[in-house]
Amino acid sequence: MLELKDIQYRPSTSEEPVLQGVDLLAHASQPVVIAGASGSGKTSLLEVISGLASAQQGAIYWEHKPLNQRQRRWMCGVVFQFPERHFLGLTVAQELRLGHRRLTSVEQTQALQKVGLAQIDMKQAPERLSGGQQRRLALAVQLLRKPTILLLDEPTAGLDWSVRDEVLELLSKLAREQLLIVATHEPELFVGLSSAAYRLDSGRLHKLPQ
Ligand SMILES: Nc1ncnc2c1ncn2[C@@H]1O[C@H](COP(=O)(O)OP(=O)(O)OP(=O)(O)O)[C@@H](O)[C@H]1O
Repeated sequence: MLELKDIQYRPSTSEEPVLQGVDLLAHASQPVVIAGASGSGKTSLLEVISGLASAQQGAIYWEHKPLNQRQRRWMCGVVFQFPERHFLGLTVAQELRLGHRRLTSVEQTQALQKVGLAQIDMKQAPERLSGGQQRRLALAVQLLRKPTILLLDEPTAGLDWSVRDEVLELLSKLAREQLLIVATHEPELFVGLSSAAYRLDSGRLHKLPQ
């Protein structure tokens, strides 16, 4: 169980806090969807949860034990918005090996299997994959870290409807293995996936009735 208590976060370059009094409760295997308009603080919240940013106030717990920033970095995998824009590998295999130099070909295949990409040619450039396949590859890269919590920022942004369905189906499957937290400005797409829904308004998080 992940618990956020009274989180306040103000980036050093901001005069105002971008998250205020944020409380959140998320149970493993019960995906959470955080809805919010552009600028409401969704990305900032994912950064704080994953330890990429440090809150000035409040505490974060896993199974009732407080987590520091370093522990959160280890526990979390994050797929940011438009992850395909940040692929560095020249091939799919290279992309998978970027942070995992000793990755065996069996492990590579297993990672791709988890996201339904077992059939693709690992020697091809990531940019040559379809939009849905690129999102799957970005997920595979994070899954290699075996995250306890997988955070996704706008996972369906910029995808057409058929590819969205493909990604949503994959997320439902992944939600069985780790806690999934999705930030989105189109929450209606995730109604079938979410067990708990929140809305962020100007840095304040509200739990929505399910
Ligand atoms: N490092 C920073 N310095 C100053 N202001 C920031 C910083 N990071 C975020 N903000 C501000 O905090 C607010 C929330 O930003 P954030 O990116 O978290 O929102 P968001 O809901 O993810 O928006 P979007 O969907 O457009 O990405 C915005 O007003 C943004 O300008």
